[in-house]
Amino acid sequence: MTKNIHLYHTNSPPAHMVISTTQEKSDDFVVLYASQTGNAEWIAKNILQEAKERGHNGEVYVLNDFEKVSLPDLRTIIFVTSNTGDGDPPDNSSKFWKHLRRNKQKDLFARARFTILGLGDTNYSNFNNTAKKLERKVKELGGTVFYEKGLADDAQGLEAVVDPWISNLWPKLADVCVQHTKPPTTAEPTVTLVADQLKSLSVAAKPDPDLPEALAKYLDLPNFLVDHRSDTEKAAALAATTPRAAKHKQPVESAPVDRYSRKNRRNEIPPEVEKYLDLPNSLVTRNKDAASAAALPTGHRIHVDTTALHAAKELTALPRVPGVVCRLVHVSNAPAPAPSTSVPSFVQAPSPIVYTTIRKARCLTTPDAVKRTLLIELEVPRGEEVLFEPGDAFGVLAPNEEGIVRAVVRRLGMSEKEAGEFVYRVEAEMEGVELPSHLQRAKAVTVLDLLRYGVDLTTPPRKAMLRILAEYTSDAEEKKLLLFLCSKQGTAQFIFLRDQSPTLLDILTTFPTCHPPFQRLLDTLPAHQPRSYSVVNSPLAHPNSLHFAFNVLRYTTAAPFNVQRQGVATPWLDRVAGFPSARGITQTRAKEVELGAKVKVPITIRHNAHAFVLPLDTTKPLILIGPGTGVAPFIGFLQHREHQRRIRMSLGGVTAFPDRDARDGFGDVYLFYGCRERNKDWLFREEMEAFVESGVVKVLEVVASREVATGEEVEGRKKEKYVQDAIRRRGAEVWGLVQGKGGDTKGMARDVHDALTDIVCEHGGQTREEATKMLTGWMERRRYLRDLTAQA
Ligand SMILES: Cc1cc2nc3c(=O)[nH]c(=O)nc-3n(C[C@H](O)[C@H](O)[C@H](O)COP(=O)(O)O)c2cc1C
Repeated sequence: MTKNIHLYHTNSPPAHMVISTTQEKSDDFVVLYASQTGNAEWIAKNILQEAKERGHNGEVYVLNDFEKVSLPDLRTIIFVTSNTGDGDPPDNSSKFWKHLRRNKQKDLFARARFTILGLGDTNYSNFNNTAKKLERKVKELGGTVFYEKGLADDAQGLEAVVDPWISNLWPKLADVCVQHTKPPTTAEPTVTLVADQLKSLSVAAKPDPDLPEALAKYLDLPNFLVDHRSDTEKAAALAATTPRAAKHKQPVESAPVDRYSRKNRRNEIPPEVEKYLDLPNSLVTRNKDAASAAALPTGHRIHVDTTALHAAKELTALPRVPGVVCRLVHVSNAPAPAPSTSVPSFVQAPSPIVYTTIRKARCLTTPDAVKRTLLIELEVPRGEEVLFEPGDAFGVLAPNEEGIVRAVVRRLGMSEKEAGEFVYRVEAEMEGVELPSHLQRAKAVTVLDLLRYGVDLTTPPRKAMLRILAEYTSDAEEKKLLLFLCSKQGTAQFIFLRDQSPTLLDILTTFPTCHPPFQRLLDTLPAHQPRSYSVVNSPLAHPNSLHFAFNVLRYTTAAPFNVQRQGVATPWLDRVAGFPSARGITQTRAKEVELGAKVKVPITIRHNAHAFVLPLDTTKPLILIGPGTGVAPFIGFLQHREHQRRIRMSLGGVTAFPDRDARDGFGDVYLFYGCRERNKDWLFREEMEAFVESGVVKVLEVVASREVATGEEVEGRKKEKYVQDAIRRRGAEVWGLVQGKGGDTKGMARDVHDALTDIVCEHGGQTREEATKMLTGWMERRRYLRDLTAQA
């Protein structure tokens, strides 16, 4: 890295490069972003918005739109990029990276001063690789850093780095880029707290049968906000806080609630009246809509330790309230077409959406296994072609859970008609403001479809969302708590929130006087994402279908919260596959079920841009290591190899020794697989055993972590618990394969050599030593030739 910089500075720069090294300020700047799931896009657009408020002129572009600017003329650049795959750049920057690879202009960024904000995750080994690579590349091409890069970590919460990085960006940006208007002299956003208001946050210790035992101990602590209400009380509170549409509601400071005012009258039947429903003369009869509404989920109240709030005199470092971006324009009252199984047209996918049918489902685990793993076979309709190879993945476009969608609608005070029938257009509130890319095609949508397919309802909210919600919260204590969560003083509690995985509905349930307009939520809710799965099958084996395996994501959050949570796509797939209990399958490991399903599964193919593919050279040995569902793509690899062997054998050139020929043509395969208990969750057991039987896999190592107690020994040797233990044991072979010393051809050559030695001993009456010398002499005189090129 240093070498490259040095190079540029020691060479005599051409005239225009001299200009770039002066400290002359640029007139404007650009933000260039690359984002796979929307975080970087959102942050990039917010940086631009705030920079404009601070008097800078600028523009924002996705990196693939780099041609909209002239790269060599850029003077000040702020890059914001995330990662995907294994430290790879997001898809919407692939064109830009290709351009950089082909670029011959060594001084492409010679005029530019730049900085980078990288969004990564330390759970991945290549942490923030893209940002680091980008910095190296831009420096190599002459760019100068004006502000040290920031590397945010999703595992810790992006805000921990992003917020201070952005705060410190402003003076640095002002050094290199002109502020055309004087920014309003805003002090750091601060809220001064009035001490005695805090008292009402304490909770009375009231026994609650629904309260998880682990939480009970917190009841007596004055500063721990615990929801101790029963379900009925929660439902009553929720019903009481579900007014009609809160659209266009202005921020409110504090509004006393008059329960008897016309405004606050409810259509819903309160839970306490439930028992009188349909009784003669009871005045209340069951209404279908009300009954279905009562069944909707109510959300979980989040828990916040308010000790730091009590201790604080003021709340500092609050994020600024994000600017208004989206506007919902009512297009028509005509009922939208009846809901279909198609994904609404505003949803953008990386490749055309194909509607597949579920042909078969199989449960790969036993009912008592820790995880439930399903294998689903999707059939691609006739006439549609899906080209894929082992290692590719595809995205499933599953909707958000309908119950949550409808509960959010109800909580926002919208009627079923408003949400499900009226058609809206999403447009930018102001000229010059760009809609988030996932909403740009929302020209004729219903609110229900936006909630089903447009926005993410399950990811814990960003600080900016809490900040916006605070603006629409009437109760002073609730508002203060929301502000606390996005302040410096509330940092620990904001991080603590992530352990509870709260959804939007949970937040709205926790803050009953918060009534944001729907379009304001659109400003900050992240995009709803297709969920990606690796293809399990080889197209050679099953050309018109896509098989994939997944764990059905249902879990309980960490103690003391113990809240049941579930994923989006896997429970949906589980439900639409309808497997297996409804079919009365009782085998320990469920068999395949032919479904011939009516339900369509919308998918979008994601070709593997990151080279996780089988090597073209089939003689290359493979070491495949895949615990749990991580083994799924390898099943496709092995199916592929199996079919390649069959093809090879059925072609000419395979003579009387097909097995030997197959061995010659294909490198050794070592498969290391880890599960918990072999008889419960050894996924693809039949397939793996068949691969060994047919010779596709030379060595199969299965290690079961729960069958071994830590430190347990067999014959003085520690029993293996994880795949790495087995890999270590086979270290010499693995090393041999990596060094190119292994492989069937070498094995075969050695076997032949040994056989020849045996013949020389037996029939020539020589000792082994003499036989070996003789063979070496034959080789030197080229009487004995070996073609071992396949070993490479
Ligand atoms: C499939 C996937 C792969 C990822 N790979 C990496 C990685 O290799 N290195 C890293 O630092 N972060 C990785 N991340 C983390 C993302 O960079 C991080 O979550 C970021 O906030 C996403 O921002 P975006 O929404 O703008 O794409 C990965 C995330 C996903 C979902």
